[in-house]
Amino acid sequence: MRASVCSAAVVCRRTRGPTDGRRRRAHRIPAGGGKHAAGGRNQRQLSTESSGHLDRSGEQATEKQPDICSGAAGSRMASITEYYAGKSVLITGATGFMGKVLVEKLLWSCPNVKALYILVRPKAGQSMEQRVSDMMKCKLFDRVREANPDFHKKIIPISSELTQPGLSISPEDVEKLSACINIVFHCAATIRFDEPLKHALQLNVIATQELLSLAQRMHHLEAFIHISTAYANCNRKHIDEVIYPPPVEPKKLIESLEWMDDGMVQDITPRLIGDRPNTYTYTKALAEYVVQQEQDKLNIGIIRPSIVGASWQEPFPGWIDNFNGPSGVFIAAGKGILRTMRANNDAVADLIPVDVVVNLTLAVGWYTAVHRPKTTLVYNCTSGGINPFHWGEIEHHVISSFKRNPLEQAFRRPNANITSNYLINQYWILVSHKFPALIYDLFLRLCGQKPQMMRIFNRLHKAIGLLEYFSSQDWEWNSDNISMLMSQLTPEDRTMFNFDVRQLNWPEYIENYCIGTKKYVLNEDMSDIPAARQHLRKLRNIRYTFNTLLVVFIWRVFIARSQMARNIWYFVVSLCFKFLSYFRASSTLTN
Ligand SMILES: CCCCCCCC/C=C\CCCCCCCC(=O)SCCNC(=O)CCNC(=O)[C@H](O)C(C)(C)COP(=O)(O)OP(=O)(O)OC[C@H]1O[C@@H](n2cnc3c(N)ncnc32)[C@H](O)[C@@H]1OP(=O)(O)O
Ligand SMILES: NC(=O)C1=CN([C@@H]2O[C@H](COP(=O)(O)OP(=O)(O)OC[C@H]3O[C@@H](n4cnc5c(N)ncnc54)[C@H](OP(=O)(O)O)[C@@H]3O)[C@@H](O)[C@H]2O)C=CC1
Repeated sequence: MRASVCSAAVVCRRTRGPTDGRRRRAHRIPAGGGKHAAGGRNQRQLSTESSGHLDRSGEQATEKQPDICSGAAGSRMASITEYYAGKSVLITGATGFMGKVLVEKLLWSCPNVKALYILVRPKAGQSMEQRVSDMMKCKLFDRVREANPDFHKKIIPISSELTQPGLSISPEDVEKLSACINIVFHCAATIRFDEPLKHALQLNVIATQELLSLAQRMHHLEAFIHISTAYANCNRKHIDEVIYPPPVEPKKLIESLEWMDDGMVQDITPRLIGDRPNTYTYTKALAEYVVQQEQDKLNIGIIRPSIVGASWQEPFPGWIDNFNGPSGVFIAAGKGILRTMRANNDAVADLIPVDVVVNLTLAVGWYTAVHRPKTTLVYNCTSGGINPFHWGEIEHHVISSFKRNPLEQAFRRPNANITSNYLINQYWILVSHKFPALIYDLFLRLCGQKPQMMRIFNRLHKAIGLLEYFSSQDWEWNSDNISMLMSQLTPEDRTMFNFDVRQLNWPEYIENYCIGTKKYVLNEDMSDIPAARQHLRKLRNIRYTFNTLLVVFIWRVFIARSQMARNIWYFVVSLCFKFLSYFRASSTLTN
C-alpha cells in the first residue's frame, strides 16, 4: 500500500474522537521544522489510500493537535532516528534477551534519545543497580560503549517487581514517569511454557493491566507498544493481524483464580487453556485483549514475533544469551546429547532474528506515535510466509555447522535425526539417548563419580517435550501490516531499521547462530576449536572401536554358538561372493 500525497487534512484527521485525556496527551511532530524535522532527506508522503488503518475522517486538524506533516509540498516526516531524539522511553523487560537488544539499538541508532527508563527488579541476591551495571558491561553494548563511554547516563533504572500491586513502583517514581515518558515498550513477560497459570496470569496479564493504568497517567505519552507472540493464537492455523476474541473474559478469570488454591488451579488449567499447548500462549492471548481494551485512551501497537533467535546483523551476527526456544536444542545437538527429536522435517521453522524484531518494534513505536492509527494495529513479525525455511533444513545446517565449529567436551559427535513418527522417535530415544546415558553413568560409577547423564537426559526430554508442539506443525501468518509499515519508511530507515527478512540467508544465519551459542551462551573460546575437533576425532575412534567390539561380541554370542546362525551367515557370505563374481564376469564381457 503505497503512500502518495502528503496532506495534513488527511493524515491528522481522526474518525474516532479520542478521549480528552488522549487529546491532551497527543503530542505530534512539529510540522516541517523543529528538531525532528531538520535536514532535507527523503520526502515522506502519505495519503488517504496509503493504508486502510490511517485516519480518514473529515475532521480538520486543530491547533491543539499539531500536524505530523505540514501539508505543504516539500515538508517531510521525521525519520525514526529524528523521532526518538529528545524522547523519554520506558522499557519493561530490559534485562531480558529482547529488551537488552532494544536498549542497545535505541542507544546506537537514536543517540539523541533523552533517557531510557527501565523497570528492573533485584534478583538472585543482586541489587537493581548491580544488575544494570552488569548488563551494561555485556559484550552486546561494545559498539555503543565505544561510541559513547557515558552511554550509561541515559539509562535510568526504576525499581519494580511487576507481580506486585502498582508494579511496586514508588510514588516518586510514578510521578517522575508520569511527567516525562513519551513511549512505552512492554517486553516483560514470563516465557516459560510450564509456568503455573496463576503466575503466568499475574505477570503476563495483570502486570500488563497495571502498566496500562500507569500509561494513562503519563501526560506526554505518544505510543504504547506491547510485545506479544505469534503463537498467542496457535490454536488457529491461519492467523490474521487482528485481535481474536479471548478464550475467557480476563477479569472473570482473575476474579475466579483469586480464591482458588494452587492445587485447584493446577487441576483446572488443562480445561481452561483448552486447545492451546501451555499457559504462556494462553495468557499472552488474554494480554492482547487487555491491551486492546485501552485503545480508546492510548495509541497502541502490538507486535507478535514468532520464534525469536540470535541476531542476524546487529550489533553483530549471532548474538544470543539464553537457552530458550531452539537455542537449547541447538546446543544439546552440538554437544552430541540430543540425537533425536519429534519435529516435522517439512514444517516451516518460523525463526525470526532478534534484531529484526527490535527494528520492527522501533519502527512501530514511531509509526504509532506519528501516524496514530485509528485502531490498534497488530504486526505479525514472522519469516515463514516471506522467506520459508524448514525444520529439516535447520537440522542439516545445525549439525554441519557444529561439525565445522565443534563445542567443547561434546558427549558424542553431533548427529541428530528429526522425525514426526512417535514410535521411531521413541526407538531412537531408547537407543541413542537412554542406552548411552546408562553406559556413561555406569562408567562414572565405576570411576567413583556421581552419575549425571540420565538426569541431564530427563531434563532434556522435558524441555523438548514442551517444544514439540511448535516444531511438529506450521502456521500461516498474514503480514500485511508489516508490508504497509515498510512502505512508509524512508530508504535510510529501511536500512537502519531493517526488518525485511527476504534478504536473510538462512544457512549463513544458522552458522552464525550456532557460533553465537558457543561464544555467548557457553562462553567458549573460538581458539579452542582445534582441540574440540581433536575431541570429536577421539569420539569417532571410540565409536569405531565400540562398534567393532559389538560385532565381535554378536559374532561370538549368536553366530559362533548356533548352527542355524552359522548357516545363515555362510549363506549371506556365499550370496555376496556370487554377486561379486557375477559383476566381475559381466564387466569382463563388456570390456
Ligand atoms: C538439530 C536441531 C533440530 C531442531 C529441531 C527443532 C527445534 C525446535 C525448537 C523450538 C521450537 C519452538 C519454540 C517455540 C517458541 C514460541 C515462541 C514464544 O513465544 S516464547 C519463547 C520461548 N520460550 C521458551 O523457549 C521457554 C521454554 N523453557 C521453559 O519452559 C523452561 O525453561 C523449561 C521447562 C524448558 C526448563 O525448566 P526447568 O525448571 O527444568 O529449568 P530452568 O530453571 O528453566 O533452567 C535451569 C538451568 O538449565 C538451563 N536450561 C534451560 N533450558 C535448557 C535447555 N533446553 N538446554 C540446556 N540447558 C537449559 C538454564 O539456563 C538454567 O541454567 P542455570 O541453572 O541458570 O545455570
Ligand atoms: N523469546 C522468544 O522466542 C519470544 C519472545 N516473545 C515475547 O518477547 C518478550 C520478551 O521476551 P524475551 O526477552 O525472550 O524474554 P526474557 O525471559 O529474556 O525476558 C523477560 C523479561 O521480563 C522481566 N520480568 C520477568 N518477570 C518479572 C517480574 N516479576 N518483575 C519484573 N520484571 C520481570 C525479566 O526480568 P528479570 O531479568 O528480572 O527476570 C526480563 O527482563 C516477551 O513479552 C515474550 O512474550 C515473543 C515471541 C517469541
